[in-house]
Amino acid sequence: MLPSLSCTIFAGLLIIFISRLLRVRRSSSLPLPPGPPSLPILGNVTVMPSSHEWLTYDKWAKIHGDIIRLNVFGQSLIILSSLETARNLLDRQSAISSDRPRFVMISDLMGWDWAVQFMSTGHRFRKYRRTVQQCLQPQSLSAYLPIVEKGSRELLKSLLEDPSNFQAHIKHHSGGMMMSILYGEQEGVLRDQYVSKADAAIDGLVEAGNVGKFYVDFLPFLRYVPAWVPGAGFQKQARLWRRQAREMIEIPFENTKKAYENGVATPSVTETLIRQQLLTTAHITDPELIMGAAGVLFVGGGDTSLSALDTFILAMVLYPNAQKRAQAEIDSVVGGDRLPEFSDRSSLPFFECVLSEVLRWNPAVPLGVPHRVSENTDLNGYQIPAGATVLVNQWAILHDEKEYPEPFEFRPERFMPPSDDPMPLNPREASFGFGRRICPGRHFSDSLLWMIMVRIVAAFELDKQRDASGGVVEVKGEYLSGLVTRPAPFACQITPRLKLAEELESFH
Ligand code: HEM
Repeated sequence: MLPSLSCTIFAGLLIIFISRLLRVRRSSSLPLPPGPPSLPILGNVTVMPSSHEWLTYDKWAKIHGDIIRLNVFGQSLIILSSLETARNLLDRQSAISSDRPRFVMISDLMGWDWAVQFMSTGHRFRKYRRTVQQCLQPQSLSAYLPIVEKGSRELLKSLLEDPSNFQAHIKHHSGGMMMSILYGEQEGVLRDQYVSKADAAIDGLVEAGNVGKFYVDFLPFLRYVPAWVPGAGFQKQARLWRRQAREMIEIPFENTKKAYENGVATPSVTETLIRQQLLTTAHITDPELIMGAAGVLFVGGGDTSLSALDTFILAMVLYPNAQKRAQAEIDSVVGGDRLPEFSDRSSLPFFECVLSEVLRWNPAVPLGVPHRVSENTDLNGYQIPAGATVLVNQWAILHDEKEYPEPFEFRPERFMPPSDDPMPLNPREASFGFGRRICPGRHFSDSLLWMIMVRIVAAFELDKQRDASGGVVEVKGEYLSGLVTRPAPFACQITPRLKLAEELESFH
């Protein structure tokens, strides 16, 4: 790092360290949670994992317990690794544990302050969260299901025509479905343009979301350092990402607004919100709220759904017996010559277990989204200081061998235990977060994922790829690191199951 920025950082660190030390000492007689040994001023910064953090946090939890504290430049980072501690703090004390830490890079510098995921609690948060929830309530969801139904067919058609690029097709079509739900039916070119703008913005978000990547998140005063100061390249980067994020939410909003004014808008989230705002006045009163709500739904739902869908394909390839059993169930109920419909869902209990196991085996958001505690509080005999950031190691909860024997194996039948055995924890209890910030898209996601997954496995055989000499291309099952994780690219052979292929051929 260059000298001028280093001096600023050092001076700032010292002030923060001393003030935090005084504050923590004064706050409670209970001990702080245990954790790995830490250095003065830097705390645990030097041992913080730079990728796949949930694995390291799980190892530390096995040594220090299910509540651990890390010291990051004097700031408390609390990791909860059991459902009980997560519920005790984030559900039962939700009034003081539902805030978000300040995402300086993302919200202040990159301008994502319209995104409810990153908003601090308060009046604005409640207004945005209410709007987002309204878009995802059961009455609204029924309007989206036909889009999911049609989009899943389009995806199957692409898989039939070009199976080797399956990950790209899943990304393209799940993004396209979300765009149609948010902005209405679009011409293919326009929809692709929206998706690629969103991809650019989300790439920036994912990079900035890497905890530890930008010091400005721990040392907020750095946001005042001008871009020309040596070492302050993050300012220039933030400006580029800010422009991309604005394009992602503004362009489709403006087009939908124009379509609405011309009387040609098709039903969508944005069209509904515009209509609601125009009920009482002649002008759209709060365009930022509409843009923010639609943007947040794309960002919240896009990568997470993609992750679960890729995990599903990976599981089907690595566990052919689970795949065969799912296909046998679908064939016996649906008949093998049409695609499953939502109305078949209650007759496919094994497939329900497949979906649950996908959510458990490799959860899309392994560490949840960080919460912030706004007041000093106690948790199971430990002091949790005001201002602490809290992460729930959802991955660890979903890999607890007491609850899920052989947790690394994909075993859907664990959710169909013999009648006198207890049912293991439903993974939905741990994978969608907690308290007032619990994922508002969880019910929609359940329908979306079910429809796409059940149709893929009904229509195709998913196997390991064979190379030119007939040898099997092994699949390692590795995962990429990030706030939202997903399988690293892998090869898969996708071949149509006979009768359904004919139905897909005739779909336009
Ligand atoms: C496999 C699918 C999904 C998973 C695993 C997932 C998981 C999560 C998690 C862990 C959180 C953070 C909760 C917390 O802070 O405690 C969250 C928040 C959120 N999710 Fe989801 N999600 C999924 C799908 C969706 C979908 C489809 C949508 C919308 C269409 C959505 C919209 C949101 C929003 C808006 C938030 C922010 C809530 C807030 O900060 O108040 N999610 N999700």
